[in-house]
Amino acid sequence: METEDASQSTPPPDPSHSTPPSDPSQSTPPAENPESPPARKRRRRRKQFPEMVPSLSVRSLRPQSTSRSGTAPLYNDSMIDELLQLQPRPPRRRSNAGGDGSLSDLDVEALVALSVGFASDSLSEDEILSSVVPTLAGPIQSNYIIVRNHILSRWRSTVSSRLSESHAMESIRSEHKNLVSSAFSFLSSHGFINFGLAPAFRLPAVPSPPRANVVVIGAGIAGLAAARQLITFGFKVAILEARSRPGGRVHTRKMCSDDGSIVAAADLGGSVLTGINGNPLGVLARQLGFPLHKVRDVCPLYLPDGRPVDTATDSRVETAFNQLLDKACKLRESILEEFQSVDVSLGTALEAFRKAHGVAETPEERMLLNWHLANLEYANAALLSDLSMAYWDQDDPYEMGGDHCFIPGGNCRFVRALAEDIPIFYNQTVSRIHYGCDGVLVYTNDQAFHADMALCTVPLGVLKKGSIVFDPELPPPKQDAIKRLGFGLLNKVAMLFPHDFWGGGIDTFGHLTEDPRQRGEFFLFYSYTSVSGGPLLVALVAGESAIKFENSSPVETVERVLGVLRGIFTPKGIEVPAPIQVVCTRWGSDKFTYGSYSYVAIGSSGDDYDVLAEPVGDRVFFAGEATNRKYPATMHGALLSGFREAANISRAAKRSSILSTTDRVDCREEQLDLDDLYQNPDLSFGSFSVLYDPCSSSSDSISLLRVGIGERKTGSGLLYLYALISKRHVMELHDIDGDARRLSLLYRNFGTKLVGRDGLGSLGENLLGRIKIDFSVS
Ligand SMILES: Cc1cc2nc3c(=O)[nH]c(=O)nc-3n(C[C@H](O)[C@H](O)[C@H](O)COP(=O)(O)OP(=O)(O)OC[C@H]3O[C@@H](n4cnc5c(N)ncnc54)[C@H](O)[C@@H]3O)c2cc1C
Repeated sequence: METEDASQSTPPPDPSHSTPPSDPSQSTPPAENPESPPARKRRRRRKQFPEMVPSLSVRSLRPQSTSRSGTAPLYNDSMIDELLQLQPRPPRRRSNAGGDGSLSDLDVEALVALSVGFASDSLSEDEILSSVVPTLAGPIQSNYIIVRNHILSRWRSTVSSRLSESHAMESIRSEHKNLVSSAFSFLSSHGFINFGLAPAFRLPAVPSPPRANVVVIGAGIAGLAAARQLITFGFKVAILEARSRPGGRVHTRKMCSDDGSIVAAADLGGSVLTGINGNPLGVLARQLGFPLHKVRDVCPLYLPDGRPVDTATDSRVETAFNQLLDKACKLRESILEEFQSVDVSLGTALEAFRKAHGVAETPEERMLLNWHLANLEYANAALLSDLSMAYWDQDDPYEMGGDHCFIPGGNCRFVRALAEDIPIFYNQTVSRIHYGCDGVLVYTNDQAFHADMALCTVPLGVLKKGSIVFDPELPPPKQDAIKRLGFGLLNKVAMLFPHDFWGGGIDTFGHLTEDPRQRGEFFLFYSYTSVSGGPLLVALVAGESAIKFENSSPVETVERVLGVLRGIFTPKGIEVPAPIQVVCTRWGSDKFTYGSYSYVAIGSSGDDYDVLAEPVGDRVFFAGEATNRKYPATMHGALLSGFREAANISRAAKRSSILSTTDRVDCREEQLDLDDLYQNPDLSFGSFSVLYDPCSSSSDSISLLRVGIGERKTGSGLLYLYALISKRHVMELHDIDGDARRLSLLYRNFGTKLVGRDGLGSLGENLLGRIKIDFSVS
């Protein structure tokens, strides 16, 4: 068994892994409890939209669905976006109302717009910034909204084809031509239409010269989405990625038996498409022809002794849990009204109400309540004691409607498709971003990259840790937001078994524990049998348990999780085999994320997401899930943030007329003379001058030494010779007197020979490149 992105591993698995795989069609029937409890996996407490929300666009929680059938439903095109089913095809003249009470075309199109995050009666902030209408409010704005909704719906009905402006015009009266142009341009540039991975959206060749050069830091979903859009817009782009793979927190791991007969794809990070209506990942799935598997509602819960939870108790406690959340919600409304900015933890509020109302007093009820609390900690990747009561669910109004779905084969399928044809430099850990009016210099472990702009998509955990130095420092409000916003933890244990002993008819089952401090440990199991290609179970570890899990031994973990599974299945006469392969995640110790996803911590609010998203000086831009106020902590939120920043970069490039300053996003193109560089050396003594490596302050870093050999000796002006030596050696040379003694130390003690300009080799040329860029930017 293995830990992901960590070095621990354990002895080979049990010999029982040679058991042949079971035929899924003959697998053990669904674990008992025929009267499965109602849908319970509330991702978060959900507020209603203030206006016109059809029930079909309101969604529940992370692992939720509406299907109660025992068979695995696969999505097809017609099921993907239920709203669109209501829309008559082909598009025809706008009708204002269905006389029979049915929805009119306009209503349906408004709902489609709502499902992708537009308000029904006002412009979005980005639309206002883009000046889509000459005057705000009034009839022009209303007409614009109708036109925008129509274009959006039209493209959403045929997402694999490119919609042209003239096609968009077809069903709009010609007097609104300007509005069509405006809406079409806004929707295209902001990634609402004509985006994705269908052949029609293949990447174009970058024009020469490009509009500008952009270095994107991080090849997660946000970075990949932004890079694709930017290339489409005519920018030259390079992605610098610290890992040796793309995808970041979306990571599908292939698990298999030694003989390769049992194989499964395990999503160790982002897994569920949470709400498919309006979801841009649903659009990509449609374009790529990926089927979607709807996560089924059936989720039996088991007591520690393996008995199923009594259905009546189950629904009673679930109702009580929701009432506690309602009370916390009312309390915060009155607190916010009165004091504006007072905040406490959601955990404190819930516990106070629980005590006051005598909720969950029997041991079984208490365990059930703790299970719901663990589920809430999972959804937020946070301890309830850290979550802001005031704003923890600030994103609820924007939740994507529709079912929650898996992609059979795992989300790496999206990553692979998104990364295709994008220039990505792997194993490039960015340590410093230097920016100024001439552009940006992005330093990695061994190179420096010069570009017009940089887009930073690293996780909030990396920003919190200060792994990247910004030079000059980020503005104080941004630094404060980085500190305030929470970045929490969720871990997983992925287990490949010889066969599916839990039954293929369910996607989830839960386990209750007596110890409240362990409530998050293996509280929920996801069965991936129907989508991963093999008998795969993934156990979730949330809350306090997720933190402890970072340091627990994998062997012990496997024993504990098998103990839980045996507790559930052995009393039913079902033998739990030893797993073939186990992978444990350690997202908290992973130095390229330091956690799982963002949450609103006490004292923070939705505003902090916006502050994190703000660009700095039209040079450094920010994307990633933690910059998306409406859809944080999700894969689609990351994707949309990438689209958003591509649009912002494009707008900024236009605004400040930033033109491409270098033909390649690479330092080696700089055309500076060595004499220019040595006019201001970092150190000079006698005939020696030194230029340090601008990317490193270590005393072992290599410097470029130049020694001037006097006119007297050569008889024809100064001759310069060069050497690459460590900074430490530079200091030793500096500390002794006289050039002759220095040269002797150099040759005899350091064994360094002076060479001509052409003899510096690739190490020297790389160093020179970094120095030149630093020189040109500062
Ligand atoms: C365990 C877990 C479960 C989840 N479950 C779900 C789910 O079911 N549904 C859902 O929608 N979302 C889920 N998420 C959240 C979702 O995966 C993320 O929101 C999304 O993938 C974030 O994408 P991103 O591009 O913002 O960041 P990332 O994917 O983290 O990409 C950032 C990239 O930057 C790179 N990087 C970091 N530091 C540096 C550096 N110094 N230099 C260069 N590169 C660097 C990283 O290696 C990474 O590739 C889950 C996440 C986790 C961890």
